[in-house]
Amino acid sequence: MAQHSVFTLSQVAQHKSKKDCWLVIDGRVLNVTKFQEEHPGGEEVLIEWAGKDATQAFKDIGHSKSAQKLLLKYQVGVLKGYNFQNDADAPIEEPKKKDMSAFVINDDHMPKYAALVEFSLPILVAGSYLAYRFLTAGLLTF
Ligand code: HEM
Repeated sequence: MAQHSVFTLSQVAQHKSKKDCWLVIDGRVLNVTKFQEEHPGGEEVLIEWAGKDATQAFKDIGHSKSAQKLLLKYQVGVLKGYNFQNDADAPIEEPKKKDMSAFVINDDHMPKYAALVEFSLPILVAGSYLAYRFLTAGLLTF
């Protein structure tokens, strides 16, 4: 799990200008200074919420899933004392182990020896053919 700095709300409140704009959403401390101009909802709303907990405002808009994922890109830390209630809310940037296991299970359907057979079968066939040609050529000569 990625390590994050822990900030209090009063520390976040020190970053409330256009040139240094932080806010909190779902316990994540976000530095949105560089995102202001890109924000489809305009920079004004971000400045309005700068230095504050904008969770409710963010949710009220009904931001899309991709907007929610975008939050991770701007995360610089977590809010002190915030209780991440479930895994989905936890500040994790890498895929969860549970998600990964789905891929591992799919791999397990193919036994390891099957991969070896799959690899060596063409070599065996080619080798047998060459041996056959070699032996039959020898027989024809004599
Ligand atoms: C880092 C924080 C934020 C990110 C990454 C973000 C991202 C986005 C994105 C991607 C959209 C386009 C629509 C969508 O995909 O949902 C959007 C629209 C919008 N956002 Fe944000 N947003 C953030 C914070 C906020 C905050 C704090 C407010 C405050 C109210 C806000 C207000 C809006 C509004 C008004 C729209 C336009 C909605 C519309 O046109 O229907 N956003 N935002």
